[in-house]
Amino acid sequence: MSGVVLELPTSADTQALGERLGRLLRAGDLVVLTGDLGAGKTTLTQGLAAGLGVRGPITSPTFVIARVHPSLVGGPALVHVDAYRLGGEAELDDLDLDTSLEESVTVVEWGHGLAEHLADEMLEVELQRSGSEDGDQQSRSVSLRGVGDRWAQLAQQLG
Ligand SMILES: Nc1ncnc2c1ncn2[C@@H]1O[C@H](COP(=O)(O)OP(=O)(O)OP(=O)(O)O)[C@@H](O)[C@H]1O
Ligand SMILES: [Mg+2]
Repeated sequence: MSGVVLELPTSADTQALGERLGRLLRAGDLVVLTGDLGAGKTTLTQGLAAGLGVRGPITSPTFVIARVHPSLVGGPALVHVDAYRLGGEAELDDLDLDTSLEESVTVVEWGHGLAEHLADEMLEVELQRSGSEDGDQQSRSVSLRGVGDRWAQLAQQLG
């Protein structure tokens, strides 16, 4: 287990971190995104998609729980899951993510407590509001925690 905590003063910083992370990701990677409503999970995923070079747009799914964004650069697709409305592990399993897990990058918003059983190794990203400003101007802090050998250096590389 290895981890790092970063400050993200603006939305652009959340996006930029996502982009840097996206450039490091490869097929088989699982990223679990945690954070309160509006913490910046989708913003980070948008950056990640840009860094990976996949087709957008990345939106907060309304009715669709999982979307596949194919690569525009011959790399892995991004499978973007919003687990907010899922009732539990069984419903997540019904999405058959394991069939795409190996060849794609899988990102699960609201994945904490649900997505951990999908893989032995994963990057856990937790976004939190920080600072004293109000509402949307409030900066965020992000904690990156890698589980497994794959992520041992990576969390540090992003720090
Ligand atoms: N570091 C930051 N500082 C300030 N605002 C930010 C930061 N990162 C993201 N935001 C803003 O927070 C708002 C919510 O972001 P976003 O939709 O990505 O959150 P979310 O966690 O996906 O929300 P939901 O829980 O609804 O899925 C957006 O307006 C976004 O621009
Ligand atoms: Mg979202």
